[in-house]
Amino acid sequence: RNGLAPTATLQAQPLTASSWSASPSASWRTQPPLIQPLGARPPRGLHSSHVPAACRSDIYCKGELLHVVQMARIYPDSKTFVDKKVRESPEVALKQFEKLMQETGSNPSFEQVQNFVNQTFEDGDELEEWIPSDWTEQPALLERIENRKYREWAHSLNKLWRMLARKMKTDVRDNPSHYSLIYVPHGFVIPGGRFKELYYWDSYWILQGLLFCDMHETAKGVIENLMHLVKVLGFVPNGSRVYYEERSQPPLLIAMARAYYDKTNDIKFIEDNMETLEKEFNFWMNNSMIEVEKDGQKYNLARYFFLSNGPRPESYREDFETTEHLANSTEDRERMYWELKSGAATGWDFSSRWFIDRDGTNKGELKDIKTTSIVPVDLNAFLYGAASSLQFFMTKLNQRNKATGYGRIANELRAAVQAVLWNEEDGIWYDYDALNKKQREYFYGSNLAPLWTNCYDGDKVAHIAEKAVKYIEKTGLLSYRGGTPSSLANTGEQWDFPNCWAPIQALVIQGLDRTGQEDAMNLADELARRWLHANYLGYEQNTMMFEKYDAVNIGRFGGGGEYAVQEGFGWTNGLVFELLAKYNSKGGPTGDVGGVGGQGVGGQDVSNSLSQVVREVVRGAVHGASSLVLGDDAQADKHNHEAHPHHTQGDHNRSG
Ligand SMILES: OC[C@H]1O[C@H](O[C@H]2O[C@H](CO)[C@@H](O)[C@H](O)[C@H]2O)[C@H](O)[C@@H](O)[C@@H]1O
Repeated sequence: RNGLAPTATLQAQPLTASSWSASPSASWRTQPPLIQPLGARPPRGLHSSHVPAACRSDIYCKGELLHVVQMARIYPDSKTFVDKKVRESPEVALKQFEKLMQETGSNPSFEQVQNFVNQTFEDGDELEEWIPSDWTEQPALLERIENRKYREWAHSLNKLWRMLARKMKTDVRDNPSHYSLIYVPHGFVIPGGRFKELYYWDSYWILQGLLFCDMHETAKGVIENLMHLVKVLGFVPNGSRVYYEERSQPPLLIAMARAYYDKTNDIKFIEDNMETLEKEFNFWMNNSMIEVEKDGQKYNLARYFFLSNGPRPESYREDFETTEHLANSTEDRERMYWELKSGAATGWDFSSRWFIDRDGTNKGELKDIKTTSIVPVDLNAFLYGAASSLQFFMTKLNQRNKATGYGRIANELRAAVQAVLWNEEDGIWYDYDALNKKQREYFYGSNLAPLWTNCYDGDKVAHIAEKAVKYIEKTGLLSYRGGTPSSLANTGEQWDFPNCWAPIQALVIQGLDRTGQEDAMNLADELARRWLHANYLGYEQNTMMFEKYDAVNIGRFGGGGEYAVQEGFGWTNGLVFELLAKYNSKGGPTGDVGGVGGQGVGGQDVSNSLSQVVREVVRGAVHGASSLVLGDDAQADKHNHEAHPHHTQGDHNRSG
């Protein structure tokens, strides 16, 4: 489905690693994983004619109508147009467009395009108001929250589920070509703002929030929707819109099934859906693996590899302009679109994480995007987690051979992550640049993802946890009291400094906590309090929850990127419930919690709640955002366009 399956040339590479062919699923034998040679970029011989458009729709994904409307920029946000419904039919819309082009000599004015859109399209009414039947005013968790302010806040957030819950009208199922929405049968929770459809990896944290608010049926429906998409498309797309259907997002469906099972013990649900869960896992094994050689040994690791032609329809103008310098070469331009789409699939759209400049560094700009050449730590940790959960489910279901097979895959992935991505000197995992054959020694929150899925040798947990705590210390992360920033590179991209996102906080906080080591757990405790405090402050001041926050200005929303910051917000709210469930008995705001840049976490001195080691780490950092400790010189050298200690509002195009 990602544009590779029909391309025989790309399926030709045989398997080399023994265990992949000994995989438990029959489909793997018929569909060998796509192993790219080291170097990783889509092979030069691969022509754009082998690759599909973002989808088949001549309205929403490709063609002149989309080009003319999006380049006219009649809406500030490119996504607005592709979310509209065609009034009569796609055929009528295309005829009207042809007429417009004939009448204007193919050069319509802004007003003419605007009139055409207003006459031919309308705002979709495809989503029904929906109050989940299992929503309750008083989820049990809320009463366990000791701090009054946090308890009241949690009550408000619980009400937000009703604002963000949606169900599709059956007309979307009956007349799919009139909509860009892809029909799903159950109700779901949207992220919020411009994101009025379901999203793949957002759903993981939304689901956790629903489970913690006792909404088990709604949570089950969320998983069923994603599995419905796997049945229809072969994998979970980025989101439930046709323009997302040639790319996915971080693979967390199996993690969602596991979270649901852990809460409900509903093994029947798992058994009934095992085939679909395996299908999703196989999709990644078949389409994302590359071979990486290290110290004479070959390893199979995954990267995001989603090829489809043309700009992202929902960011058409932006992508078209990013690739303007390649206007003389259709092939090079398409290749950059592949990199941009693969970048969107990472969930980190966009970030210096995917930039490889001429010197092989993460400096540069969006034009330097080379996503398909980077082996990401988090993707491989997620796939390890998926293989481990499939092993767990197969064991529960008494499917011993399959359990053994998935166990073997998990072990291979873990060994590959350790061999290729682990850096003993820095004590952390780094993304790998397959183009320059080296680790990318930069801080990204995703560097800690293996802690979140236990993707390391359990015997070494004490060593790894100690290293992780030290890594956080020497990287200077404790300077940022508004949350752990995505990166230390201040590029203006939304997944870079100073923005903090809920999923990254989850990987770091829960990853540290899951090691079970005291210092790491204390640090997790501290970071959890900071994040809750920042979210709380933001809510107190704006009565809103945001998709991203500012690491430096506690509680302020983030900025940068290609669209304005959104409020809602599904995964932010979901993680708040997860953290409140674990860290509910202590802390929370007391009295006046202070404003942006105000007093320490929970209205108390940060250091009060920390163990000796963490206390020392923090002591160097809590002097405030104006005296940041960025770690040792060597570290600073690595981040030569890193976070600026005197970051100001003007650094990013934010408005609040
Ligand atoms: O329209 C631009 C991009 O928007 C989405 O990405 C961002 O929002 C998603 C929903 O919260 C989130 O999953 C993603 O991590 C964010 O970067 C969309 O997913 C992209 O594909 C799209 O190009």
